[in-house]
Amino acid sequence: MIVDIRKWKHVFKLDPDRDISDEALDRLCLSGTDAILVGGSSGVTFDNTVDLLSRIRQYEVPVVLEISNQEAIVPGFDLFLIPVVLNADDPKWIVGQHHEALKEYGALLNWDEILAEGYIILNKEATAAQLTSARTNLDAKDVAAYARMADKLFHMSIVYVEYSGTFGDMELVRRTRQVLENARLLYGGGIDSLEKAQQAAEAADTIVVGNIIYSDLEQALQTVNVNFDRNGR
Ligand SMILES: CC(C)=CCC/C(C)=C/CC/C(C)=C/CC/C(C)=C/CC/C(C)=C/CC/C(C)=C/CC/C(C)=C/COP(=O)(O)OP(=O)(O)O
Ligand SMILES: O=P(O)(O)OC[C@@H](O)CO
Ligand SMILES: [Mg+2]
Repeated sequence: MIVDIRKWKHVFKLDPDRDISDEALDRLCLSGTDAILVGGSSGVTFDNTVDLLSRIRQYEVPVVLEISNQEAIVPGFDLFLIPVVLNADDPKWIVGQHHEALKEYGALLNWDEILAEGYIILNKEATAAQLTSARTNLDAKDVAAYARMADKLFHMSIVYVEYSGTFGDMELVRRTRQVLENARLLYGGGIDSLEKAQQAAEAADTIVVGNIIYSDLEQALQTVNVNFDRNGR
């Protein structure tokens, strides 16, 4: 399946390390979301990723792996997203893990199904921020510079403003999107209602809904009803 991320407005992110019932998965996969992203920053293994992939594969919705560790690289997804944490203090999360993975898989890859994501992690409490020692104390100018780096210098397809676990500063997200010419701006973090989904949709190109799936499925499903016509892109 060819996945066109430029059409994505809403995606759900499912964590292989967390339990989800068949009924909940059915409702998420049939919700009208543009894709299911599979990923998490801890506890993701080959086995729990294969298990989740095979369950989602019963549906037509595109299913995309966001690779977070080398042990959990599973073939068979429609697309692979490779996070590059631009504001990581530890180079392991900018190029180190990637270098190791490419030593192993480099000659085998179909590059048409792989996209880099320039991550900017802004919630210092998030597992991903702690794992990568992200420098989260950034102002809008700092974030815009990372966004331009991803878009214009490295030609990455995605800039991902990540506030995982908390709802972020939508003015900063809006200003970040304004500096992008080609990359798509994904926003994720703390979207737990249709109202917050709407605010995020007015600032970003694509919104990512994660944790609320596991605590309040009805609210999570409501976020699919977001109206994107108002963001003018
Ligand atoms: C088998 C085959 C040939 C298939 C193709 C495989 C393929 C595409 C290989 C590519 C090679 C390559 C370059 C791989 C990269 C390898 C790698 C491990 C890169 C490091 C990625 C990285 C920087 C991870 C850091 C953590 C991170 C940013 C994760 C992203 C996801 C995320 C933030 C989830 C949120 O997590 P969550 O747990 O929900 O957070 P909270 O607890 O705060 O809610
Ligand atoms: O889990 P939440 O806070 O919804 O964030 C979504 C996603 O950006 C996590 O990587
Ligand atoms: Mg999560």
